[in-house]
Amino acid sequence: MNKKDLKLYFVYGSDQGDVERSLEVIRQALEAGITMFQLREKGEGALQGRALLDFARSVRALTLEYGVPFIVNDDAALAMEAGADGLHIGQDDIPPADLSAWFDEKIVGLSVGNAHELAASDLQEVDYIGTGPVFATQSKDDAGEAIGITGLEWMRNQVGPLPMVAIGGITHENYKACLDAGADGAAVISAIAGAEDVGQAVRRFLSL
Ligand SMILES: Cc1ncc(COP(=O)(O)OP(=O)(O)O)c(N)n1
Ligand SMILES: Cc1ncsc1CCOP(=O)(O)O
Ligand SMILES: [Mg+2]
Repeated sequence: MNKKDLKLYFVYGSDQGDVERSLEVIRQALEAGITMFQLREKGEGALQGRALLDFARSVRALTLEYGVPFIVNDDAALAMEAGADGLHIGQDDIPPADLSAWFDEKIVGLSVGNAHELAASDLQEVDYIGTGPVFATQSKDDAGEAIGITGLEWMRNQVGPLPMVAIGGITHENYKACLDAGADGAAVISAIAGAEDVGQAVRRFLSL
């Protein structure tokens, strides 16, 4: 993968199952220039089964239209069925080494937030790491303690040139500090999805 793809990585789901609204949000974010997209279908109202696959395929079509890599969170089978460009997994998800051969040519991202998780991770198997939560977040109940900018800097020193994206509480105010700390970009949910004008929120990140 190209580490430039991590510059502004939008992470989003179907927003309480409202597929039409969600596709519109994703289109606006793509139009404004997000560099990577992750489908993260979690929480109340999450789509299941056929409805989830249809949604993922619609997202696949949209991301192809804009030439932006499409990553599925957690669900390897969904990533394959939707023809995604890759999969993001956490420490409690399927281990990267257990993924099927289909993923050999795909992008595999792993959450690595601290020294303990780093020690437990085989980084040979992954294309990038998602590091955080850098700051407090409302978007993940079990995100754990924020590592701050110093935690991000520490991780950069540990992993050398491996592509690394900052995640958790990233806003327009702290995005630049994450880049300065060595992140190749930021993965963002609420500062984009919760914005009144999604396109403007994306463009503002990209101007920083
Ligand atoms: C880019 C990126 N980084 C980290 C995560 C978090 O993954 P995980 O720890 O598995 O938690 P869930 O997102 O599955 O709740 C991510 N999704 N994306
Ligand atoms: C999925 C995830 N993993 C660590 S923090 C987080 C949530 C990030 O969301 P937000 O950008 O709204 O803080
Ligand atoms: Mg996960």
